[in-house]
Amino acid sequence: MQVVIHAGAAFHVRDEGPRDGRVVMFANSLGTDLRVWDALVPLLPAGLRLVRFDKRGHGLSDATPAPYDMDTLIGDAEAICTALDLHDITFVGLSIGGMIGQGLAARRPDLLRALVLMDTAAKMGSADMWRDRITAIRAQGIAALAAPILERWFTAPFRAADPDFRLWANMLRRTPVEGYVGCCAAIAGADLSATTRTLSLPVLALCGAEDGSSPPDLVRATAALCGAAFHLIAGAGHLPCVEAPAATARLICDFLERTTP
Ligand SMILES: O=C(O)CC1=CCC(=O)O1
Repeated sequence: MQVVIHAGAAFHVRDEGPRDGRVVMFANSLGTDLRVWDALVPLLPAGLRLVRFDKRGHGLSDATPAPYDMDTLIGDAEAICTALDLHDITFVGLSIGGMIGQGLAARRPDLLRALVLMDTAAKMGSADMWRDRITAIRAQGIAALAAPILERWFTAPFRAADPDFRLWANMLRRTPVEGYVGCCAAIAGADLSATTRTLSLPVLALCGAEDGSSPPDLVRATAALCGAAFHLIAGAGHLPCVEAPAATARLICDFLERTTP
């Protein structure tokens, strides 16, 4: 466990693997923390430096008062790169983590070698939809609204039969409200289309075939914007790294190989 302090906030970071290994950095989604990558990480090749972090308001990182904006979340990721002296990064971003990745790639092209966009888009949902969600969460709490969110996160068989489902539901319900609505506000205000279409680094876009939050057509459209290869992952919803880690890892391993100089 490692801590990075940036602009008065403490960020929980996990930095594993050899310091001189190729850097792969992961950014998690709304309502999840860095454990969302637990099943995927052991399936990646040995010798990588694997950096994960809890974004603002999630996991063990500080939940500063909402609202947040996307520039702030991108700045947090950039500060972690600086603190750990990371370069030549392959950034893997899930959902809002993928928005952070798109923003970081545009802001600091010198830092990133390649980008994996997982179940994400340049713009996700409408500002009204996110504002309604913020109002509902503030009024009723996350637990009261968790069921439809979990239906979009996971396929029906996983929700019905996988014992891990209960733990992921707990993770969502225990997300600090400030962190959750803070990130909803950041998504509401973000449209990265103008900068994502200018990206020139290699990009891989992946999407769970049954993603109800960022449906395949939305992810495919962002992939087209930045010339990314697009792959559907069968048997997965919004979190393919949880539901289909082997298939997800295979696609990422192949991309890592193809982006090795
Ligand atoms: O909660 C959801 O609907 C899923 C989601 C949207 C943005 C994100 O990071 O997760």
